Amino acid sequence: MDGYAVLASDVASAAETSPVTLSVVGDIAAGDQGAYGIGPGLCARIMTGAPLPGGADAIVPVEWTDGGTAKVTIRRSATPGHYIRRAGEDVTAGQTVLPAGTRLGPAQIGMLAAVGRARVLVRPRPRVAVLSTGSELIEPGRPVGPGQIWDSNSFALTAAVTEAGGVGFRQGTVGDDPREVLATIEEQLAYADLIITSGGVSMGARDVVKEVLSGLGTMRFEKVAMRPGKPQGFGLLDDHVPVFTLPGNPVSAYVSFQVFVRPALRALQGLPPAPPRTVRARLTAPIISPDGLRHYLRAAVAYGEGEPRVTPAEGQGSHQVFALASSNALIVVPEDVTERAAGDLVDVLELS
Ligand SMILES: Nc1nc2c(c(=O)[nH]1)N[C@H]1C(S)=C(S)[C@@H](COP(=O)(O)OP(=O)(O)OC[C@H]3O[C@@H](n4cnc5c(N)ncnc54)[C@H](O)[C@@H]3O)O[C@H]1N2
Ligand code: MOO
Ligand SMILES: [Mg+2]
Repeated sequence: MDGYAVLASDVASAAETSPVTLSVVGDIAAGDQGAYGIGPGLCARIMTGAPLPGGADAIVPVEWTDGGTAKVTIRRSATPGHYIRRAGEDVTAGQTVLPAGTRLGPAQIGMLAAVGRARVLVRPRPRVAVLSTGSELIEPGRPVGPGQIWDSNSFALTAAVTEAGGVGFRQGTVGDDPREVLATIEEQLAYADLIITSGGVSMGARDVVKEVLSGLGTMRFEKVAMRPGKPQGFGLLDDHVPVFTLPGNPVSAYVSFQVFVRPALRALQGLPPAPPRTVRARLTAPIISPDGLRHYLRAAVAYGEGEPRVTPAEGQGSHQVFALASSNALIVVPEDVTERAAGDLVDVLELS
């Protein structure tokens, strides 16, 4: 506190009706090196953050005084230790301030600086190569010709990697050509901690990702009981680089990232599994859902007074990027549920 450093015993009797007057020996500002010592009947004017003068054991805030500079009159008592912060009240010498495995957020970075640590050993962010496959894909910014569409997955997934704590390296697009896919993947095996591909994992005659990757490691390609995101692949390439092969449909790829890749990126950062990000919300409109599949419906959740309310987006096709971009959440409908009415409570997974 800005005020006066005193001997508590000098001001023990101070009150509005019986003020105590002390001589002020000088000023102590924050950054001063504690030039003064005080004794009975004396005090020093002191500023918040300044070192305590020898002899003093309490601070009287300036508001309790007449603010005098040569002599000061004090109208309230203070007990020993009053408004004094002692070294070691926050952390003590030798104390572990951050256990290994702690994610360094703003408060933790402040903690390190507060104990004077200019350098610490950290686990690097995982480097993630993101590759779109598909001969129909071209880069945004170029004109689309017949049969072509702009690649959106590599952009969305690279941004999702950043959001999940990784460093995304967008590899752009490769055609549905085994040699092209193989060359890009083999190159990335040297650099990447994780590889994400999209497209080319379903049943098409040109879905080449499966055949190419199967030769490079322990891959599994499965149909997962979810919508969107049914065709999935995962494995270790070259015995050490995990790869997720996400389905090509843009909404399928994004939902698959949230469900499978995001937790993997946490693990690669040495973080424990995240607590579930689901909330219970009341439906504003009915929904239907396929039997036997876990359904992730794109939706907008709104918070106001009372329970959160959730509105399913128009356009639940796995190609409908607009509905995804207008959503902030996914309604998670369990495998055995085929419909829900307006007013029902459902689980909602918030998207950041
Ligand atoms: N006979 C079957 N056909 C399909 C099945 C099935 O079970 N049997 N599953 C369908 C489902 S569900 C999905 S999801 C897709 C996934 O297929 P692929 O992973 O092989 O993806 P592609 O065929 O390469 O592409 C699907 C679709 O998405 C478009 N796409 C792909 N990449 C991008 C991108 N980077 N940016 C924008 N759009 C992209 C692509 O043009 C296709 O339209 O398979 C179904 N078929
Ligand atoms: O799984 Mo596909 O992702 O439903 O469109
Ligand atoms: Mg396909």
